[in-house]
Amino acid sequence: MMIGFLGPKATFTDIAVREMFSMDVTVPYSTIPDCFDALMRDEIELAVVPLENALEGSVNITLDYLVHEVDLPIIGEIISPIRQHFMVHPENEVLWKETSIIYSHSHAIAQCHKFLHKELKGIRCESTTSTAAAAQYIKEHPELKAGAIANELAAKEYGLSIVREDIHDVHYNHTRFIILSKTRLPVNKNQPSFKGYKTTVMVTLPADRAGALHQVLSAFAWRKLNLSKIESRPMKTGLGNYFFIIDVDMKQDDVLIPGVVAELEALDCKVKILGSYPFFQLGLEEALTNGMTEMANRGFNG
Ligand SMILES: O=C(O)C(=O)Cc1ccccc1
Repeated sequence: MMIGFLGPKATFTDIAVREMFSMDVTVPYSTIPDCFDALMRDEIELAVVPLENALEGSVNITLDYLVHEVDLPIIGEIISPIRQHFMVHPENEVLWKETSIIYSHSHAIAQCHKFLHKELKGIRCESTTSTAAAAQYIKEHPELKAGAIANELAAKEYGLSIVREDIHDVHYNHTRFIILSKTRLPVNKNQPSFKGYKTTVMVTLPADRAGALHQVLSAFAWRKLNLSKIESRPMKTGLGNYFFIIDVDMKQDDVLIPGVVAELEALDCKVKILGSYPFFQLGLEEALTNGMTEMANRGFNG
């Protein structure tokens, strides 16, 4: 199976893919839209992209592509722990405190705000398309007094020296990655990383209706459906026009979710199910002890 991911090699997305699908061929793409486009063109069968970080919130480009640009279902979710490290070219290791520019993905920069504020105060930060893209750039530019925020695999892959470990602000730093595909895959529910199912629903409210959001939420509430996320995003049709993305803690069924959809449509809401899918929680320890191959055998591939 060909799996596209936000690259280059050694992004956090790459790590999530390796842990979940080590038996497959993986293809790095430079940007999140490139991953979506490759899947639309059938260049790959699955695409894995970051959707949400526990410290920084949603990756807006992923949400916006999902909603406005493509019609691709979410078929799975991987939740992965995130450890950020500060790294420089080995030639700059001794004088790393003289770093004059820092590169990384915008989410990674934000996740390390306290470290940057304390140890590299006032140094310019530049966003890159991924953390590994930043590490690759540092490798290619030893002449710059530059550093990258990225993971340990990226330091190894691009031959950089980690000068500060675990620089993320809060210990509980996890990211949700979504798996998109035109076809569904079999799920092995016995594997330890399988944690359950979710259904993601997009709801657009009717214009200017007092209490509409309250009515939407009560359609879920009186059916006792647990919501794990609700977020609003601009419709891009004018100021003040928003849609909602709602994650329901259950698999799509024949009764409750169709009931919610019918009730919301009767309220003049537009409703679209973006996916009903299994989710998997990976742990670094688990990946290291079991090795990548075993993880994959117990995962989608099993
Ligand atoms: O840039 C990466 O390595 C990614 O995979 C995206 C990302 C960025 C920051 C935290 C988690 C994932």
